[in-house]
Amino acid sequence: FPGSGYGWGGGGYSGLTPEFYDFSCPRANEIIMSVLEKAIAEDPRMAASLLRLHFHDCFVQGCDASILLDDSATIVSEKNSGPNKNSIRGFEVIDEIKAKLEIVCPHTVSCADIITLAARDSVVLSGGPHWEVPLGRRDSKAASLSRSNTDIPAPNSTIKTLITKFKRQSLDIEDLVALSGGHTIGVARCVTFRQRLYNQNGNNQPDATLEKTYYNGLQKICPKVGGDNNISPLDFASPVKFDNTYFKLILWGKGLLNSDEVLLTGNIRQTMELVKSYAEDEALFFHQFVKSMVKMGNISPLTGSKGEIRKNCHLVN
Ligand code: HEM
Ligand SMILES: [Ca+2]
Ligand SMILES: [Ca+2]
Repeated sequence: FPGSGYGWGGGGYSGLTPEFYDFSCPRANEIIMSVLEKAIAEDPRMAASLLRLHFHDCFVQGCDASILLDDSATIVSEKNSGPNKNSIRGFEVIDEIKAKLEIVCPHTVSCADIITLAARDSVVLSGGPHWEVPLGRRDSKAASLSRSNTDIPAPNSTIKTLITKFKRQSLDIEDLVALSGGHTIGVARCVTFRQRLYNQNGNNQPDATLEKTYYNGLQKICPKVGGDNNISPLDFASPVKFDNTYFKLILWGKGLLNSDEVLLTGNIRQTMELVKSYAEDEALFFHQFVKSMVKMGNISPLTGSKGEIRKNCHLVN
C-alpha cells in the first residue's frame, strides 16, 4: 500500500491515500502552494487562519468542508457558530485555490482536500514540519451549526473538557497537547481571554497562573470593558514562526488562553509532562504534531460515492 503508515486514522483504515490526485490532478500541490506563498507573504497571519479552518472543519462532521457552506434554503451555515463568528478566516484563499484548480482539472479536487492541504502547506511555509497528506476526502452536502457550537472546545475549557471533546473525535491526550501547539502561530481576540484577566474563578481576581509582567501587558490590550476585538498573539515570542516556543511560554505562565495554560496546570500528569517534553525538544513536538495532524485530518472522511466534489466550495452542487 503506497504511503503506508499514513492512511490510518485513529479508528483504523481511513480509505485516503497521498497519491489520490497523482493522475487526475498532478499539479494540485504546486498550484495550492503557489497561491499560499502569495497569500501568506501578503498576510503572514493567513497561515494560522488556514490551520484553524482545518481544525474547525474536522471537529464538525469530520473533514468534509462543511465549514465552507454558506446559509441557503437547505443549509444553516457553521460560519455563524460561537467559535467561528467574527473569527474564522481564509475563505477567499480557499476560493482562489478552488478557482485555479477548476481550470486545470475541473470537478476533481474536493474542497475538503483543499482545506487539508492548505493547512499542511501553511505549517510548512511558517517553518514547521512537512508531511504527506492522505487525500480523497469528498465534500458534504450538509453542515451543522449546532455541532459547531458544541463540539469545538471553548477557550475557557477545563482540562477535563478538552480531553473529553478530543476523545469524542477519537483524539487522545497526546493529540490534544501536540495539536494545541498549533497556537505557536496566530492571534486571539480579547473576548477569548478576558475572563482570565479580571474574573477567572468568579471572585474578581486574575488567573493566578498568569505571569505578572505578561498579565500587565495583556490588560493594556484587553480592558475590563470594551476592546472585544483587540488581538494578542497566542505565542508572542514568535507569532508567525511554527516552532515549539508556545510550550516554553506555557512553562513561564505566558500561555494566552486558559485552554493553553491548563495543559500544564490542570492537574493531569500526562499533559503536564508532554508540555515539558515539547518545550525541551522541538523535534519531538514536530514528530507528534505530524502524527496528530494526519489523525485529525482522517476524522470521518466521505469517500467512495458518499458526498460530492463541489464545484463551488460555498454551495452544494
Ligand atoms: C485545544 C482546544 C482549542 C481551543 C480551546 C482553541 C481556541 C482558540 C481560540 C479562542 C482562538 C482565537 C479565536 C479568536 O479570537 O477569534 C484560537 C486561535 C487559533 N487556533 Fe485554536 N483552539 C484549540 C485548538 C486548536 C487546534 C487543534 C489548532 C490546530 C491544530 C488550533 C489552531 C489555532 C490557530 C492557528 C489560531 C490562530 C488563528 C488566526 O490567527 O487566525 N487551535 N484557538
Ligand atoms: Ca466538517
Ligand atoms: Ca511560534
